[in-house]
Amino acid sequence: MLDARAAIVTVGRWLDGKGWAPATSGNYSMRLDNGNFAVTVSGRHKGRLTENDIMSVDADGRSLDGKKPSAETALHLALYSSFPDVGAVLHSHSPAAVGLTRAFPGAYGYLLAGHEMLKALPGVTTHETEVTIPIVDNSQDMAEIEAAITPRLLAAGAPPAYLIRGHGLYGWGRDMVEAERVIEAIEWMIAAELAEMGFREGSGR
Ligand SMILES: CSC[C@@H](O)[C@@H](O)C(=O)COP(=O)(O)O
Ligand SMILES: [Zn+2]
Repeated sequence: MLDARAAIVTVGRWLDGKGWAPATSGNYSMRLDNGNFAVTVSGRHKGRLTENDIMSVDADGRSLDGKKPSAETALHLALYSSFPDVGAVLHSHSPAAVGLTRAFPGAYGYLLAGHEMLKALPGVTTHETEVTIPIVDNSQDMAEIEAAITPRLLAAGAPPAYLIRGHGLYGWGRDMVEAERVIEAIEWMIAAELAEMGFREGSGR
Protein backbone atom coordinates (compact mmCIF):
# COMPACT_ATOMS: atom_id res chain seq x y z
CA MET A 1 0.00 0.00 0.00
CA LEU A 2 2.91 2.37 0.72
CA ASP A 3 4.23 2.05 -2.83
CA ALA A 4 0.74 2.53 -4.26
CA ARG A 5 0.19 5.68 -2.20
CA ALA A 6 3.47 7.17 -3.41
CA ALA A 7 2.75 6.24 -7.05
CA ILE A 8 -0.72 7.78 -6.93
CA VAL A 9 0.49 11.02 -5.30
CA THR A 10 3.15 11.29 -8.01
CA VAL A 11 0.77 10.60 -10.89
CA GLY A 12 -1.65 13.24 -9.57
CA ARG A 13 1.08 15.89 -9.65
CA TRP A 14 2.03 14.86 -13.17
CA LEU A 15 -1.55 14.91 -14.50
CA ASP A 16 -2.25 18.24 -12.83
CA GLY A 17 0.94 19.65 -14.35
CA LYS A 18 -0.39 18.65 -17.76
CA GLY A 19 -3.68 20.51 -17.05
CA TRP A 20 -5.59 17.23 -17.03
CA ALA A 21 -6.77 17.31 -13.39
CA PRO A 22 -8.29 20.76 -12.75
CA ALA A 23 -10.53 21.66 -9.81
CA THR A 24 -10.43 18.26 -8.00
CA SER A 25 -11.34 16.34 -11.17
CA GLY A 26 -9.88 12.93 -12.01
CA ASN A 27 -9.32 9.84 -9.90
CA TYR A 28 -6.66 7.15 -9.80
CA SER A 29 -6.36 3.62 -8.45
CA MET A 30 -4.06 0.62 -8.19
CA ARG A 31 -4.65 -3.06 -7.52
CA LEU A 32 -3.07 -4.22 -4.24
CA ASP A 33 -1.49 -7.63 -3.58
CA ASN A 34 -4.12 -8.47 -0.93
CA GLY A 35 -7.03 -8.25 -3.39
CA ASN A 36 -8.06 -4.75 -2.33
CA PHE A 37 -7.54 -1.51 -4.23
CA ALA A 38 -5.88 1.83 -3.48
CA VAL A 39 -7.99 4.75 -4.73
CA THR A 40 -8.07 8.52 -4.34
CA VAL A 41 -10.36 9.98 -1.68
CA SER A 42 -13.30 11.85 -3.25
CA GLY A 43 -13.09 15.59 -3.78
CA ARG A 44 -9.37 16.09 -3.22
CA HIS A 45 -7.30 18.24 -5.57
CA LYS A 46 -5.31 15.64 -7.49
CA GLY A 47 -2.29 17.86 -7.97
CA ARG A 48 -2.00 18.39 -4.21
CA LEU A 49 -2.54 14.86 -2.90
CA THR A 50 -0.79 13.65 0.22
CA GLU A 51 -0.58 10.00 1.17
CA ASN A 52 -3.62 10.58 3.48
CA ASP A 53 -5.68 11.25 0.35
CA ILE A 54 -5.20 7.67 -0.84
CA MET A 55 -7.44 5.06 0.76
CA SER A 56 -8.30 1.41 0.26
CA VAL A 57 -11.52 -0.27 -0.83
CA ASP A 58 -12.47 -3.90 -1.28
CA ALA A 59 -13.56 -5.40 -4.59
CA ASP A 60 -17.14 -4.22 -3.92
CA GLY A 61 -16.02 -0.65 -3.36
CA ARG A 62 -16.52 -0.71 0.42
CA SER A 63 -14.25 1.71 2.27
CA LEU A 64 -11.75 -0.12 4.43
CA ASP A 65 -10.58 2.91 6.39
CA GLY A 66 -13.65 5.08 6.94
CA LYS A 67 -12.77 7.54 4.19
CA LYS A 68 -15.01 8.35 1.21
CA PRO A 69 -13.69 6.84 -2.02
CA SER A 70 -13.86 8.54 -5.41
CA ALA A 71 -17.39 8.97 -6.74
CA GLU A 72 -16.22 6.94 -9.76
CA THR A 73 -14.76 4.00 -7.84
CA ALA A 74 -17.27 1.63 -9.45
CA LEU A 75 -15.82 2.41 -12.90
CA HIS A 76 -12.32 1.53 -11.69
CA LEU A 77 -13.51 -1.70 -10.08
CA ALA A 78 -15.39 -2.72 -13.23
CA LEU A 79 -12.12 -2.52 -15.18
CA TYR A 80 -10.19 -4.58 -12.60
CA SER A 81 -12.96 -7.15 -12.64
CA SER A 82 -13.10 -7.37 -16.46
CA PHE A 83 -9.32 -7.41 -16.92
CA PRO A 84 -7.42 -9.43 -14.29
CA ASP A 85 -4.04 -8.22 -15.70
CA VAL A 86 -4.85 -4.56 -15.09
CA GLY A 87 -2.90 -3.05 -12.19
CA ALA A 88 -3.60 0.68 -12.48
CA VAL A 89 -6.45 2.89 -13.75
CA LEU A 90 -6.26 6.64 -14.44
CA HIS A 91 -9.01 9.14 -15.24
CA SER A 92 -8.11 12.51 -16.78
CA HIS A 93 -10.23 15.62 -17.43
CA SER A 94 -8.39 17.41 -20.22
CA PRO A 95 -10.02 20.23 -22.22
CA ALA A 96 -9.01 18.38 -25.41
CA ALA A 97 -10.75 15.09 -24.53
CA VAL A 98 -13.84 16.89 -23.28
CA GLY A 99 -13.89 19.25 -26.28
CA LEU A 100 -13.55 16.39 -28.75
CA THR A 101 -16.50 14.46 -27.33
CA ARG A 102 -18.67 17.58 -27.27
CA ALA A 103 -17.71 18.50 -30.84
CA PHE A 104 -19.10 15.15 -32.08
CA PRO A 105 -22.29 14.82 -30.02
CA GLY A 106 -23.60 11.74 -31.87
CA ALA A 107 -20.31 9.87 -32.07
CA TYR A 108 -20.11 6.42 -30.53
CA GLY A 109 -16.33 6.32 -30.88
CA TYR A 110 -13.40 8.31 -32.23
CA LEU A 111 -11.07 6.75 -34.79
CA LEU A 112 -7.34 7.31 -34.41
CA ALA A 113 -5.50 6.19 -37.55
CA GLY A 114 -2.02 6.58 -38.97
CA HIS A 115 -0.45 8.14 -35.87
CA GLU A 116 3.07 7.00 -34.97
CA MET A 117 1.94 7.58 -31.37
CA LEU A 118 -0.43 4.58 -31.64
CA LYS A 119 2.66 2.46 -30.99
CA ALA A 120 2.61 3.70 -27.38
CA LEU A 121 -0.46 1.50 -26.87
CA PRO A 122 0.19 -2.09 -25.71
CA GLY A 123 0.42 -4.51 -28.63
CA VAL A 124 0.54 -1.88 -31.39
CA THR A 125 3.68 -2.12 -33.54
CA THR A 126 2.98 0.11 -36.55
CA HIS A 127 1.39 3.43 -37.43
CA GLU A 128 -0.40 1.66 -40.28
CA THR A 129 -3.33 0.74 -38.11
CA GLU A 130 -6.38 2.27 -36.53
CA VAL A 131 -7.86 2.24 -33.06
CA THR A 132 -11.34 3.41 -32.13
CA ILE A 133 -11.63 4.97 -28.69
CA PRO A 134 -15.17 4.19 -27.49
CA ILE A 135 -17.31 7.14 -26.38
CA VAL A 136 -20.09 6.67 -23.84
CA ASP A 137 -22.60 9.30 -22.70
CA ASN A 138 -22.05 10.83 -19.32
CA SER A 139 -24.22 9.98 -16.32
CA GLN A 140 -24.08 10.55 -12.57
CA ASP A 141 -25.13 6.90 -12.25
CA MET A 142 -21.90 4.88 -12.48
CA ALA A 143 -23.86 1.67 -13.05
CA GLU A 144 -25.29 3.21 -16.21
CA ILE A 145 -21.85 4.12 -17.57
CA GLU A 146 -20.48 0.72 -16.59
CA ALA A 147 -23.32 -1.15 -18.32
CA ALA A 148 -22.92 0.91 -21.49
CA ILE A 149 -19.15 0.59 -21.76
CA THR A 150 -18.19 -2.86 -20.44
CA PRO A 151 -19.40 -4.96 -23.40
CA ARG A 152 -17.59 -2.62 -25.78
CA LEU A 153 -14.33 -2.94 -23.86
CA LEU A 154 -14.57 -6.73 -23.93
CA ALA A 155 -14.88 -6.77 -27.75
CA ALA A 156 -11.84 -7.89 -29.75
CA GLY A 157 -9.41 -5.07 -30.53
CA ALA A 158 -10.79 -2.67 -27.94
CA PRO A 159 -8.14 -0.23 -26.66
CA PRO A 160 -7.29 0.15 -22.96
CA ALA A 161 -9.18 3.44 -22.80
CA TYR A 162 -12.56 5.09 -23.31
CA LEU A 163 -14.05 8.57 -23.34
CA ILE A 164 -17.07 9.78 -21.39
CA ARG A 165 -18.80 12.54 -23.33
CA GLY A 166 -18.33 16.00 -21.88
CA HIS A 167 -16.48 14.46 -18.96
CA GLY A 168 -13.07 12.89 -19.59
CA LEU A 169 -10.87 9.93 -20.42
CA TYR A 170 -10.26 6.60 -18.68
CA GLY A 171 -7.07 4.65 -19.42
CA TRP A 172 -5.41 1.69 -17.76
CA GLY A 173 -2.43 -0.64 -17.87
CA ARG A 174 -0.70 -3.58 -16.26
CA ASP A 175 1.03 -1.13 -13.94
CA MET A 176 1.11 2.61 -13.32
CA VAL A 177 3.83 3.22 -15.92
CA GLU A 178 1.73 1.57 -18.63
CA ALA A 179 -1.44 3.40 -17.55
CA GLU A 180 0.44 6.72 -17.70
CA ARG A 181 1.69 5.92 -21.20
CA VAL A 182 -1.82 5.07 -22.41
CA ILE A 183 -3.30 8.30 -21.03
CA GLU A 184 -0.43 10.44 -22.32
CA ALA A 185 -0.53 8.90 -25.80
CA ILE A 186 -4.29 9.20 -26.21
CA GLU A 187 -4.43 12.72 -24.82
CA TRP A 188 -1.61 13.66 -27.21
CA MET A 189 -3.34 12.12 -30.25
CA ILE A 190 -6.61 13.86 -29.39
CA ALA A 191 -4.76 17.19 -29.14
CA ALA A 192 -3.08 16.51 -32.48
CA GLU A 193 -6.44 15.72 -34.11
CA LEU A 194 -7.97 18.92 -32.76
CA ALA A 195 -4.98 20.91 -34.01
CA GLU A 196 -5.40 19.30 -37.45
CA MET A 197 -9.11 20.21 -37.51
CA GLY A 198 -8.19 23.80 -36.65
CA PHE A 199 -5.65 23.96 -39.50
CA ARG A 200 -8.13 22.55 -41.99
CA GLU A 201 -10.78 25.02 -40.93
CA GLY A 202 -8.31 27.91 -41.09
CA SER A 203 -7.05 26.96 -44.53
CA GLY A 204 -10.51 26.14 -45.88
CA ARG A 205 -9.44 22.58 -46.81
C1 LIG B 1 -15.04 18.36 -9.88
S1 LIG B 1 -15.66 17.81 -11.40
C2 LIG B 1 -15.16 16.10 -11.49
C3 LIG B 1 -15.93 15.11 -10.64
O1 LIG B 1 -17.30 15.34 -10.71
C4 LIG B 1 -15.61 13.71 -11.10
O2 LIG B 1 -15.91 13.53 -12.45
C5 LIG B 1 -14.16 13.38 -10.89
O3 LIG B 1 -13.44 13.06 -11.81
C6 LIG B 1 -13.59 13.47 -9.52
O4 LIG B 1 -14.45 12.93 -8.55
P1 LIG B 1 -13.84 12.26 -7.23
O5 LIG B 1 -15.03 11.88 -6.40
O6 LIG B 1 -12.97 13.32 -6.58
O7 LIG B 1 -13.01 11.11 -7.68
ZN1 LIG C 1 -14.45 12.47 -13.67
